[in-house]
Amino acid sequence: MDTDSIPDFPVIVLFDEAKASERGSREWDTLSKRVREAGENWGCFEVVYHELPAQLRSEAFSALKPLFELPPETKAKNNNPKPYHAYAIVGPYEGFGIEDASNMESVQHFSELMWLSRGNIQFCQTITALVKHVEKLISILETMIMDSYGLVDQKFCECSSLLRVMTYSTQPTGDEFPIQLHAHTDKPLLTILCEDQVSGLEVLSKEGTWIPVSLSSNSFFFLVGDPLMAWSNGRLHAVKHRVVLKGGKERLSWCVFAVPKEGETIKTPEELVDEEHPLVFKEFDYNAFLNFSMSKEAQVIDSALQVYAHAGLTTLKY
Ligand SMILES: O=C(O)CCC(=O)C(=O)O
Ligand SMILES: [Fe+2]
Repeated sequence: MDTDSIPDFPVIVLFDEAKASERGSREWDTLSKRVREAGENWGCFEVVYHELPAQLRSEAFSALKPLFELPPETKAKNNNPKPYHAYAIVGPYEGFGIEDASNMESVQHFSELMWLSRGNIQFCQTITALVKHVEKLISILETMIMDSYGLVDQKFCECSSLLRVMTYSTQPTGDEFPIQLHAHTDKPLLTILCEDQVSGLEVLSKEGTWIPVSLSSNSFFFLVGDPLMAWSNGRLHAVKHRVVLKGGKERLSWCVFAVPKEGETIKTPEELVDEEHPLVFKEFDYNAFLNFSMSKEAQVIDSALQVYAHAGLTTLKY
């Protein structure tokens, strides 16, 4: 396919003008509609967000990089029984998980495991500041989605922020570009992703084309996860994505995942159910779904279909 015919995923700028940040203004409503349409048509978009200072963004990458230099036995201390929360090294992929990453105590606990009792106060301050900004961004996007569906002052569910930081190291050999992270849909509610200059993320369009993503120095990437798709009664699209490195350079990226808290259930609001949109999913406990997605039974099901297998009311899509 020639590059001219590759469709572009949406880019949404928050906020170009002050009026757009005023909830209820015409500009806010226009942006909210764009957020919702991007979520429905693509399940992802690039979001330009100047409120998160460029300096903090680069300080965070500088603070996260040294983690990968630590001895293997230290890295292994980032242990956590919850899926996606622990250190993992699988082929070219290496990643750490920091749970509740806007909370100083939680990040301090992580830093004391990595740097012993000295901890690393600079690291803790940078990471919590970063994740607080990302939580603000998530909250704006959540409010916009709610407003555009007419669900004023509702929330998806109570979430905490899991920060995962990742590197991918395989180099291409000849014309072969090995897949570094296999195609999947995200199991948390939603994801904000950021990369340190080296691109490699690809998203699957509804037409079945893999589209490369390349972020600017003040943009982030929003991805709809399976539970958010289920909450929206299938309106928002849980987009498949993968990582393929083509430039021969190591990639460093982080994701802030909004993870529903223990005991939270995913329930479609009745306003999103009508004759044209019959209910697709029963209400389900988030952790039960997460555990299912890690089970042997789920491993043989395509990632995007696991939520249908777990909570779908019809087998139509599954
Ligand atoms: O590193 C990336 O760009 C993608 C990471 C990702 O998709 C994930 O951790 O779920
Ligand atoms: Fe992902």
